[in-house]
Formats: sequence, C-alpha cells, structure tokens
Amino acid sequence: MNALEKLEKLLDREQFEKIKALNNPELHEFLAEWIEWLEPDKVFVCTDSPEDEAYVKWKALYYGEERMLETPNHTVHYDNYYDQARDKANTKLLVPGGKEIPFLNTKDRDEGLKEIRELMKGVMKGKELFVCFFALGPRNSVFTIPAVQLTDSAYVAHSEFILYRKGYEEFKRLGRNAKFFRFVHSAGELDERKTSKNLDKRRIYIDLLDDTVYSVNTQYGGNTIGLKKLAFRLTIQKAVKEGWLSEHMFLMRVNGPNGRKTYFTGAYPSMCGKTSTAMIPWENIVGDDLSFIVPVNGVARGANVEKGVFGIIQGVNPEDDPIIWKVLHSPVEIIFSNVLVKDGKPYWNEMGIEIPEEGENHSGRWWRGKKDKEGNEIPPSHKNARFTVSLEHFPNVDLEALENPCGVEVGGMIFGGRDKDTWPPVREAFDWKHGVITMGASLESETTAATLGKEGVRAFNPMAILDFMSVPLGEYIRNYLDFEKKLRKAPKIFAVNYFLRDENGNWLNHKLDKAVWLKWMELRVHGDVDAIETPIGYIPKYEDLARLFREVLDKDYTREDYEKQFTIRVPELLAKIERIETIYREKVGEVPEELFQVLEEERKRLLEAREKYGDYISPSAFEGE
Ligand SMILES: Nc1nc2c(ncn2[C@@H]2O[C@H](COP(=O)(O)OP(=O)(O)OP(=O)(O)O)[C@@H](O)[C@H]2O)c(=O)[nH]1
Ligand SMILES: O=C([O-])CC(=O)C(=O)O
Ligand SMILES: [Mn+2]
Repeated sequence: MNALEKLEKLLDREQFEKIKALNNPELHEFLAEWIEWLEPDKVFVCTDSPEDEAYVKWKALYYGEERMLETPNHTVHYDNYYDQARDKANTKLLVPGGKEIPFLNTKDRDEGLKEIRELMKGVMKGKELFVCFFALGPRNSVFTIPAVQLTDSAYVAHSEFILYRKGYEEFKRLGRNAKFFRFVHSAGELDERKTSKNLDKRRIYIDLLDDTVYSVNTQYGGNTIGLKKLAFRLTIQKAVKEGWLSEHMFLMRVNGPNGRKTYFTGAYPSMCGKTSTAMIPWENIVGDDLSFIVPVNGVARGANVEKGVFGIIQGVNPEDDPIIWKVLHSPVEIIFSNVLVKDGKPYWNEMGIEIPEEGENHSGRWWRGKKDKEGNEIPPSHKNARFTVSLEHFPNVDLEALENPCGVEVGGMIFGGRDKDTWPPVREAFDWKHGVITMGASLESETTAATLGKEGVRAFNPMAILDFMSVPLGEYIRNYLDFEKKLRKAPKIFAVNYFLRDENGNWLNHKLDKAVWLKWMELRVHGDVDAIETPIGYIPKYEDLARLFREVLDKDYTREDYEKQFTIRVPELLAKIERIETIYREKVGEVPEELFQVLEEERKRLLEAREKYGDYISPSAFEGE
C-alpha cells in the first residue's frame, strides 16, 4: 500500500482530499507514517481558508486548552505550573553517534529517535490531530521555508495561525519541489486543567539530518510552537551551510531626519529587550524575535521569519509600552498565557494598575500570599507569562517591510544583554570584524525566567543565540565573519546595554533611553554625527545625546549622567576579555584565529589607556585624542 492509499484509510474523505491536492510524495509518506503511529481518534487538515483557521480556534475552546475572556477575541491559556519556560535540559540535538559538541546539548540520533517514538506511540488516542501548513519568512521569496506541523494541541495550532504565514497554498504551488520542515508535537496526557501532566517525560528532540523536530509532554510555546524556536535550530544549520544569517533578532525601522528610513536588527537574549525596543512608539516594528538576513546582490537584506508576537507581558504598562497596552485592550485576537484572570479580565505583574487579590492563574485558584510546593510565594502572573497577537494589529507596524518578498536593507545590527557593570549604554564597532567578535561573539547576559533554572547568573551567550545553537560555535562565527565578503557595504555593528546599575543596584538608565540610542545609531549609519574613539569602539558625544534626549524624550540629559554611563570601565572590560578568550580557547574548539587577534588588540588598547588615564576613564579623556 502506498502512502496515499494509507492516508485514504486513515482520514475522512474531506480531509483526505485536502492532502491529496498537495502533490508531494515525501509529504504523503511523512503524514501516513506519523498519523498511523500517533493513533489520533480524528484528523483535521488545515488549508489556508478562514473556515479552517476558525475551526482550530473553536477547538482550542471546545477542548478547554483556552478559555474565553470578557473582551471579544481574547482567550487565556495555561501551561502546567512546572511547564512555564523553555526546558533546556530536555531539548537535544540528535546527531549520529551522539557526538559531543561544546555548548550544544546532543544525543545519539538513533537512541533519541527510538526514545521519542516510544513516547509518542499512540499518544493521540482519544484526541484530535491537527495537520497545519505554514511558511517561515514572506511567501514566495528567497526567505520562504515551508513547514508542516502535526499537533494534538489546538492551542499550539491556534498560536501558529497568529504567528506565521499560512502555507497550504505554498505547498500546492511548490508541489514535489517543496523542501519542507516537519514538526510533530503532542501535549501528552492532560490533567483536569488541560495542562500537560507527564512533565518527567517532556522531550524536545531536533533531528538535524531530517529537518524534523519532535516535542512531547509540554505545552509552553517555546517548547512546542514548531516554527518558533524549534525551527530556529534547523534554520541556523541551513544558514551556516548556505552562507546567510538566521538570527535571534528583532527587525525595526528607525526614522531618521527628512523621512529617512533605516532598518536595524538587534540580538538580545530572551527577556532582554527585543520586543520593548522594536515597539518604541515613534519608530516602526517589522519583527521582534527572529530574522533572516540574506545577501542579495551585495546587500544584506533582512526579513521577519514570523508575522506575530509571542511577547512577555510582565511590566507592560501604559507609560512605557503605550502601543502594546492599547493593542492588549482592544478586541483583536489575542491569546494571554499564564496571567491572572478575575471576572473575565486578564492581569499581570507590574502592569501599573491595581491587581485583584485573588482569581485564577498558572497555579490554579490563586490568592495573594499563596505559596507553591517549594514554599515560594506565587506572584499574580508568571514572570514569563506572554501574549500572542498578530503584528497587523499594531498601528506602528511597517507592513510594507513585513510583506516585502525582497526584505529590507539592513543598515545596522545591534547586540546587547543584561550586563550590570561592563559595557556602556551604546557604542559602535570599528568595523564588521570588530563588531562580530567583541560585541556579538563576546556577548554575556544574566539568565532570565524565559528558561527553567536559576535567574540572574551571568552567562556566555554569543549573538544571544546559544540556547538555539545547532552547529559548532566556531563554524557559526566563521560564517558570520565571511558574510561581510558577500556584501558591497556591510551593516554597521553596535552594542547596547540597557541594564547598567550603580553600586546600590539602581538602574543607570530609564526604559525609554533606548529610544535615544536608536536615533544616535541611525545618524551614525549615515555618518551624520561625529563620535569619540575609545579602546572599545566609538561612543556618542555628550552634546549629541543631550540634543537627542531633548528632541526625542523632551528630557534633560545631564553631563553627570553621561559621565557615569559612558565611563570606560577598564578592569571589568579586561576581565571580560579574559573570560571570553578562555572560553573560546579552552572550551569551544576550531575557532577562527581572527577572534583571538581581535580580542588581543582590544586588550592592548585597554592596557594602553589604563597606563595613561587609570582604571575608570571619563569619555572626555578620549575626546581630545
Ligand atoms: N531595566 C530595564 N528593563 C527593561 C528594559 N527594556 C526591557 N526591559 C525588561 O526586559 C524584559 C523583557 O523584554 P522583552 O523586550 O519582552 O524581551 P525579548 O528580548 O523580546 O525576549 P524574548 O521574547 O524572550 O526573546 C521586560 O521585563 C522588560 O520590562 C530597559 O531598558 N531597562
Ligand atoms: O521561544 C520562546 O519561548 C519565547 C522566546 O522568544 C524566547 O524564549 O526567546
Ligand atoms: Mn526569543
């Protein structure tokens, strides 16, 4: 019996016809094999029609994975109390022989496939399986990668309809030629709250040889939404093979003088400010999490992999995030996850208004002071509670850039993380290599609630991508360095740090200060302002920032603040170079030699500066040089 005949047996007539219309034997085989294996009671195939999408939405409510809120089109979803973030320990790359690769979590492919198949055998008995088709990147473009998702979670499928472009017609158009990604997910057995129960058997296995990712016994989006972080591991591998960049980056437009539009990408680790930056009200968002950057005729062109936001809700308040606030309070389609609900209204930590003293949240019935099994007080919402919404609903979206099959020209690339004491708020690299190595490859950041485990620990996180890395780090950096050679003019590289603190632990910057750094970077991309050359790159002049603070935020920016923020902290910078160098020398292996040269040059410049000016150097020391 061939695959199509098998499918005819497994599916209802109507569903079968939808599959038959896709002329792709490889797809048929994959579907036949897995539908047989998962043993769902029922299969629903989603085309690109609004009816099929509506069916999935309805099923999320019908099966109780989502519940309606008071505002039309708003729903709430809960993940298990212990399933609130990405599970790094159980996310593994399947590689032949289980070859150990530094910083990557690998497992023998045969063993991993065997284990995951056993966990998934018959796992969908009594459940409905949704077969969905999507595309990464704008459709019918150099960026497009078609993907098929199998899941028994209507919540996961619903999220994907909000976050990704539909792909059924794309599969139809491509026919036999479709090279596609595959995702197989099951939430596994559910408890009475409809959350995954068997968390001890939670597994996310990435088969790099077969472009397939398996995920089981979990619902949290970062572990389950195929086209998000699961696909990301596959696209990083593909990009390195093919010579482009697949990055954990937002993509936004910064509006310069006289209507000039300059596009920036920015890589910061999870929960470190990508969404908040791309959402600055007077600039324009294209994407907030994942970007493809491809060299086209010598130009670095960027596109958003997604078309929606799976954003952190904690701290969203009307002053700092007026646009997100407004969208979250309008009757557009939104899934709130792991928030507090009282009388049909969602609430979250630090939302700037009074929060009810009891209600329902990720822990079930909740009241202020409630403690979990470990004795920790449970806050109203989880720190990693999120909202899922399409970008089309944001008044600040740059729709033309979002849908452009050619993407947009990238003028600048930014790296940043949670760093309390080393990097200044903003600086520009001397050149591509200097930026890639001392900013991207040297990135460190404190861990956050986006992953299970301890928070606030400074960790090596090159390009903000380490959690998702799927090729040896040395190869990834080599690809980055080589990328410049494909360009006539490389984007400028910058580094930012929003998280500097003083001796007492107070932030040195306000949340909106980043709006000023963006304007400064925009001017620098076009050579419109001078800068001060320091041992670690170019930093802004006080006068330019003072003017921009006035223009952008209508605020005074004192010289005292400037001095504090832009002091060159030689001991911390040297210690950082030491740490980074040691990691690359002792732990990574096969690192491009340039990396050590560039770090060494930076160290030399810092040592010379220290000789002349001491440990903590005022920016003005370099101004006259
Ligand atoms: N102190 C401080 N906190 C900030 C600033 N910008 C953002 N944050 C906080 O950083 C957290 C997360 O930021 P997001 O922008 O949602 O994170 P993201 O990088 O998009 O993260 P992922 O979606 O997990 O990849 C929120 O709790 C914000 O309040 C800032 O300038 N200063
Ligand atoms: O993938 C997720 O769970 C959400 C996210 O953006 C991240 O953790 O970087
Ligand atoms: Mn992310």
